[in-house]
Amino acid sequence: MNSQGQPSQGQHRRGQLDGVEDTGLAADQLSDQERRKRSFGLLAEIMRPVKWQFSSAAVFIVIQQLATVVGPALIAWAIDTALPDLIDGDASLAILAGIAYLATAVLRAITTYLGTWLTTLAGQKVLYGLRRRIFSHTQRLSLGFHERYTSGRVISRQTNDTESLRELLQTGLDVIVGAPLLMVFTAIAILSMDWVTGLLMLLMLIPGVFLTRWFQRKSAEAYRDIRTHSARLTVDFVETMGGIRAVQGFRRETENDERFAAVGLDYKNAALRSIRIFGIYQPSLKVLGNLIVAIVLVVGGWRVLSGQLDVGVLLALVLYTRRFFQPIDMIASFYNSLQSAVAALEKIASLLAEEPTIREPAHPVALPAESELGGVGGTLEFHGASFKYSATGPTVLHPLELRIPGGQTIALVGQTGAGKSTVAKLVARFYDVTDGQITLDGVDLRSLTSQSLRDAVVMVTQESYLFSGTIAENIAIGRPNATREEIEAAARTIGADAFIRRLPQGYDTDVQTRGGRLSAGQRQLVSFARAFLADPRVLILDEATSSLDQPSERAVQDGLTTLLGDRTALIIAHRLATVMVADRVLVMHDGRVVEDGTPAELIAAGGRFAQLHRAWRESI
Ligand SMILES: Nc1ncnc2c1ncn2[C@@H]1O[C@H](COP(=O)(O)OP(=O)(O)OP(=O)(O)O)[C@@H](O)[C@H]1O
Repeated sequence: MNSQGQPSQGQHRRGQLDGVEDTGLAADQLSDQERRKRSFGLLAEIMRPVKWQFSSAAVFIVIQQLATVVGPALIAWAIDTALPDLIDGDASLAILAGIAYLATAVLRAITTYLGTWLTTLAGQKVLYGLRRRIFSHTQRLSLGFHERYTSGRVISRQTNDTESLRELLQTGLDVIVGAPLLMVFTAIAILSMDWVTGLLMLLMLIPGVFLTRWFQRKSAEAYRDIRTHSARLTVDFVETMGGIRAVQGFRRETENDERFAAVGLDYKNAALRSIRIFGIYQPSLKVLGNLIVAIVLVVGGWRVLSGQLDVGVLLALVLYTRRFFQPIDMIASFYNSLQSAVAALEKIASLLAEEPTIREPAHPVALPAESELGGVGGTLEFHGASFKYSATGPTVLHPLELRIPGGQTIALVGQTGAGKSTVAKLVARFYDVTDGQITLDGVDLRSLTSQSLRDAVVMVTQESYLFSGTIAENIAIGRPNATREEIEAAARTIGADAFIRRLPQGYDTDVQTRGGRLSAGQRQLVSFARAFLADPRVLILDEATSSLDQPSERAVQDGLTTLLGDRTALIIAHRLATVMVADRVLVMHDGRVVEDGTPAELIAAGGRFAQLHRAWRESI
């Protein structure tokens, strides 16, 4: 949950139920009924492209069950009709019975194969589409979403939840269509052969129903616990490993081990509980099934002796009775898979219902060409721009009036929490201002397409993130259609070329391999080259706080000066050297710009910046 948003009552309740699902998503404000409706809407939508495969599979399943039910009836006929003929020397009916029995077995095999193959094919197709949709939707969601919804949860959606759906899609049709049909066909067969046995069996169904209801209730609770604890395991694991530096840096391994052991134990206990419930249910159902077989055998045997029933029919009845109870077991176990699939579907649907808060403009406006602006683009203007992270949260940026002419280098300074990163995120449009507006070369940022905004404004973050791939590919992210010469030229200009060439495969070194592991300074230079290649009008730079050794520091500083060139730059500055190359310093305090001027002016004025400057100088 967003640190500042207050969860609603409903969210609190659900959060406790699902353990880790208190996501604070806008979509979570719905009632249970609305959420269920939305989930089934999603199910219908993802099934639409494969409805023919599923319908054909259903037809095959119906044929398969019919062929299954015919088996015992054929045996009864063979014993009661064909066998006496055979004893009399006429084998034709016995042969016919054999062929018919074989034919139904083959038909069963073929329809089982086709049904399974079609459902698997359709299920995998649906999952493939859904996985892609979750991925592409999640990466398009605005930064605000990602700051709330942890990566562990996103991974859970992609793994645990799609896996639950796989079970539903792959076995669902068999159980939902196949199992009840088999029961109905079997009941019809029994009743039409001998209504006394049919009645007995239906009577025995009553304790079976009670037993199954008990099992469903108990196992639903156990399964919900299993799901909650398994999601907790994933979230705990992902977050610990994601923050491994902090974990090791602060020696939190033992505490984490203990916490993980506790979460793991909860999971283990929940799993044991569910197995115990199943361990009671399944044998009890078997006993019940066998009891009815025994009763049918005794009652039927007595009726055979009294001439009311043929032997073959009795055998068929015993076979049918045995078979009648099998699907109940299957339906009951499936109920759990269905429950997890429905929960998974709800979570996926709620993620997919989340809309990016940063929307594409309905009527995009193009940025004026730099030539029209006298050659210098990148003028930023704040008109009463203010900002809150959430409707109920505090104002993080108070209405700001500011003009940054194109080409100016601005250093943003101020104590922690003053709002520097927030200003940077607003200019990069990771968030929209709550009030007022920010314009770039006279155009409101909200009127620019995301493509033209990303072309014009580039943010280089502290961690200088490198993606898996080669160094050249990493630089080319700045401009995907850049030629190799342009990539190398950008690295040369920034001063990264020399160290890149010393790497085992030069520009083609994979940054993930041992030889390609880069130092903090080198990573920064690569990200500078990437930004240089992108050649934006406005550059936003969150300067790394970790200090580098002297030669690297110098190389990074030189690279930075080149990168800045004469483009507009907004630097969240942590180093005195950087601040001193800025044309202008903005000092922020509690969400307001409290000082604004050249470094020299501000030092002379003797305010906050002068103090900061003195402290910096003393620390060198
Ligand atoms: N995603 C967020 N949700 C809610 N509040 C936030 C969020 N990010 C920042 N804040 C709050 O906004 C205020 C300004 O934060 P900001 O990150 O802009 O400060 P900063 O000046 O960049 O600090 P630092 O130098 O420590 O990075 C702080 O009070 C912070 O708690």
